[in-house]
Amino acid sequence: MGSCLEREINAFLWLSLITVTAFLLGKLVKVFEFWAKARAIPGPPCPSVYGHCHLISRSSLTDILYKCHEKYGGAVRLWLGPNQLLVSIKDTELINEVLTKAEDKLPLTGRAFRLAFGKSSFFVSSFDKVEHQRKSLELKLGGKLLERARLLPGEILDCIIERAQSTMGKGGIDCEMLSQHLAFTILGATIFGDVFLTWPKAILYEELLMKIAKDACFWASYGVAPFWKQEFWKYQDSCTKLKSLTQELIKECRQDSKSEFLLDFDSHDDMQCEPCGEMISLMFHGSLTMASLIANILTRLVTHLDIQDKIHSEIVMAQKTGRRPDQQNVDIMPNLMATVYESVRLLPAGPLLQRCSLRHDLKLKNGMVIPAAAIIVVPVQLVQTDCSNWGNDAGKFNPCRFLSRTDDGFITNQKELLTGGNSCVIKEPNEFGAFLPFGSGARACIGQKLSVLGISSLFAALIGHYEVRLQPGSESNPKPMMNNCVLQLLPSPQIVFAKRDNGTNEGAVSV
Ligand code: HEM
Repeated sequence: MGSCLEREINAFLWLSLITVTAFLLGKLVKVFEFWAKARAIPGPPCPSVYGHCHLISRSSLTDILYKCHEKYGGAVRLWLGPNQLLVSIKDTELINEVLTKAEDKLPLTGRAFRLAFGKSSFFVSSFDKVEHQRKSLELKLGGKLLERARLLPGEILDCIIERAQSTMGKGGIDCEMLSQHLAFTILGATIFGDVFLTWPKAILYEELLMKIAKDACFWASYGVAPFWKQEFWKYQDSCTKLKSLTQELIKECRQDSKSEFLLDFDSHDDMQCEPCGEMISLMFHGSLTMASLIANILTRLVTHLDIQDKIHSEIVMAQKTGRRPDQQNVDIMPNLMATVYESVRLLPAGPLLQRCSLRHDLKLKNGMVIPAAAIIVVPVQLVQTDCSNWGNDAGKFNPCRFLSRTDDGFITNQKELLTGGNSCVIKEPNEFGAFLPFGSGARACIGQKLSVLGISSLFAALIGHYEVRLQPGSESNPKPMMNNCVLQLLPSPQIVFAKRDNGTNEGAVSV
């Protein structure tokens, strides 16, 4: 009886051992397969079991990628660990193909949004889960919302100016702070309607959003939420406060029934999720990226006064010839639009676009295979300042590259007709293969049109009313740096506004 039991235990132990060994062997085979596929991609040899992680911790990833691309060409691999591979693509033809075929995002981004704001379907990793929501959001952000983006800036300017006046002293205004208020207010009013402009808790909302932006990526980088850390609970507390403020705001909007975006959300049968997480996610991503671009444009305009003057003349002309006096006619302001595109070319919101293919290997036309689950990045900051894509002045601020001239004065299209004889027309920026500030392909930004139109209209109103100058003594040669999850030009310059009065100035007045 005893030996029978012994035999059964032995058999069980053997079976368990065989199962575990088979499982581990399976894993090992997969790692070898992964290595074999990755070997065909050019890149530096792996220095240790930790790959190039030590390099990345010492210098910026963009600098490392720059050197690797110089040496190994348009597609480069870097090992981050035994089964963690990063593939960087800098060749514009390959970028196009990769961004179309690699439909998933890295799980980290989705985790950061979920941890902070709860369930949101717009920034999840898997394309299958986001595809449907992308289409319906695209529809919502088009149409009436775009019209609203054109109409808002006049009201918003007054609102921000009042706020800046009450909080600032006599010195200049901090460009970063002002851009943040502007972005936050434009987007808030576009999404939530006019209720947002008079909402007394808007300042608190903005403060909380910025507080969360400072820490979001850090806390999401933990595989398991670090519930043993006190700071983590403080972060969670801010997130909970933001959620309840958003719910309060949504309730007010529903009572007011004037937010078309929200009403549209409510009426959609297929949107069964509570809009709170979705709204905060959009506010978070949209206001941080828009703030970065507004600050970037302001900084360029105060350091390139000739371009500011050109834009002002264009605005004055558009006021005379524009078809809609109630709107900023940005369609007939090619210099302004070119300035927006050139600013976002030189300083995109993030240094890298990131993708992955969670389930399948990615087979490219040139025969290269990127194994499933590899981290794929496009170093957008490098691509957008590369001389081979943009010419020898790639690093210089030159909005003219987005303009085309018709020297013979022949009117070539409707836009030129609208400029009333101005021989400049704006080129379609997305036709430049190396223009990627809003990404491209399967997961491209859905808010591109809305933000370009909203920001251009804002600057049409701003430059129409004010001359913007650097505060004397604030000349500090700012450099691109990561701040609050986005790239910004830091240190942020101090600026002053001089009110224009029918083309003349009344002297520098800080708003
Ligand atoms: C200047 C402003 C903005 C910039 C520079 C920007 C940039 C980007 C970039 C680079 C991506 C990733 C694209 C890719 O991987 O190919 C993205 C994704 C996204 N953007 Fe924006 N964005 C801006 C404003 C907005 C606004 C205002 C909204 C909406 C209100 C918005 C909604 C989204 C959404 C929903 C995604 C995720 C798409 C997906 O994962 O499928 N963006 N944005």
